[in-house]
Amino acid sequence: MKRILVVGGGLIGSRHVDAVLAHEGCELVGLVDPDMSIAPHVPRFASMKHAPDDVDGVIIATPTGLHGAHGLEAAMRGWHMLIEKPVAETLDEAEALQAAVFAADVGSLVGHHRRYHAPVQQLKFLLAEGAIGTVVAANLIWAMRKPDEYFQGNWRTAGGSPVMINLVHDIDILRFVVGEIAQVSALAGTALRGSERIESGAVALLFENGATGTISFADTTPSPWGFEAGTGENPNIGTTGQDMMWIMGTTGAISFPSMTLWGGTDWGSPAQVQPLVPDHNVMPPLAAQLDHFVAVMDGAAPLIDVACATRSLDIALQIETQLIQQKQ
Ligand SMILES: NC(=O)C1=CN([C@@H]2O[C@H](COP(=O)(O)OP(=O)(O)OC[C@H]3O[C@@H](n4cnc5c(N)ncnc54)[C@H](OP(=O)(O)O)[C@@H]3O)[C@@H](O)[C@H]2O)C=CC1
Ligand SMILES: O=C1CO[C@H](CO)[C@@H](O)[C@@H]1O
Repeated sequence: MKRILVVGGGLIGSRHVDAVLAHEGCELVGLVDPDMSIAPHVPRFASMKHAPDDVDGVIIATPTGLHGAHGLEAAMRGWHMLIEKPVAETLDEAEALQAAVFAADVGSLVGHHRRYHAPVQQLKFLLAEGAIGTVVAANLIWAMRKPDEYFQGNWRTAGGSPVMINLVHDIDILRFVVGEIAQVSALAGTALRGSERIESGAVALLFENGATGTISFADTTPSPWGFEAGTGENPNIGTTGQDMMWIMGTTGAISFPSMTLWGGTDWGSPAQVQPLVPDHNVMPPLAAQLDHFVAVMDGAAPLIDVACATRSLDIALQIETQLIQQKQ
C-alpha cells in the first residue's frame, strides 16, 4: 500500500484526491492546501511542512509557479513525486528539480496524462510501425471557450496562458507520437479579454525527423475541436467526439481521436479509408497515470519524468516567448 499526499486541492488536485481514494493500492495521507475548508472529508494540512514524514509519494497539483519549490521540498524529504504539467515555470527551475530528484534518488513522473490514453498509445505504435509510411506533416487544433471566471482572482489572471496550461499537453503528445521538435515559429492572435495574457495564435513546427507541423489554438472560441472535446477526457468539458489532429505520411494519413486511417499513393484516385479498430481506454487516464506512479515508486521506468517533461516545457516557453515579444 502506497501512502500518497496530494498538494493543491483545486481543479486537478481534487481529481487526484478522488483517484487516490479510489485506488486499491494507495492510501491517502491527506491534502495540503491553505484553504482548510475544502475537502473536509480527508485529513488536511495547511502546508507541506505540517505533513507527516511517512509518505511514499506526493502528487503536486499547485499553481505552476510553485511546482519547482514544492518538488524540491518533496525531494528533500525523500518522497517520490508526480508533478502536474508544465513541470515548472522556467527551465532553470526544471533543471534544479531534475538535479534534486537525481541527488535524492527518488522517482519522478510529470502529469502529461494524455500519454495514458489508449488511442494515443495506439497512434504512437501505428506511426512507428509505418502505418502511413514516413510522417510528412501533423496538424493540430486546440480551441475552446474558457469561462471568464477561470481567470479571475487567481494565479491564472497573470499565468493563465493556454500555451503553458494547454498547449504544453499538445506539444507533449506531438513529441510522444511524431518525435522531438527542433524548431518553432509562432504568431499571436489579438487578445479579446482585455488582458496582457496570450489567448490565441498559430504555431509552425519542424520535427527533428524532418516532418513539419502546425498548431492553431485559442481559449476564446466555443469550438468543437480540441483534445478534451474530442476524447471526452475532462468531466468539466463538453464532448463533441470531433477530430483535432491530422497526421499525413508518404502512404496514408490518420486523424485522431476517431483513428480514421486513410491509404493511397496515387493522385488519380481518392484516398481510401482502411480498416482499423480503435483502442479504447480500459480506465480513465488519470487512474492509469496513478497506477503507473505506483509502479514508478517500485522502480519502474517513468513514462515521462522531469527531464523528459522539461523538453515539452522548453518548446512551450519558446512559443510563449515569441508570442509575448510580438505584443511588446
Ligand atoms: N493534467 C491536467 O489535466 C491538469 C493540470 N493542471 C495543472 O495543475 C496545476 C494546478 O492547476 P489548477 O488545479 O487548475 O489550479 P487551481 O487554482 O484550481 O488549484 C491550485 C490549488 O493549489 C492551492 N495552493 C496555492 N498555494 C499552495 C501551497 N503553497 N500549498 C498547497 N496548495 C496551494 C490553491 O489555493 P488558492 O486558490 O487558495 O491559492 C488551489 O486550491 C497547474 O500547474 C496546471 O497547469 C490543471 C488542470 C488540469
Ligand atoms: O491540463 C489541463 C489544464 O486545464 C484544462 C482545462 O482548461 C484541462 O483540460 C487540461 O487537461
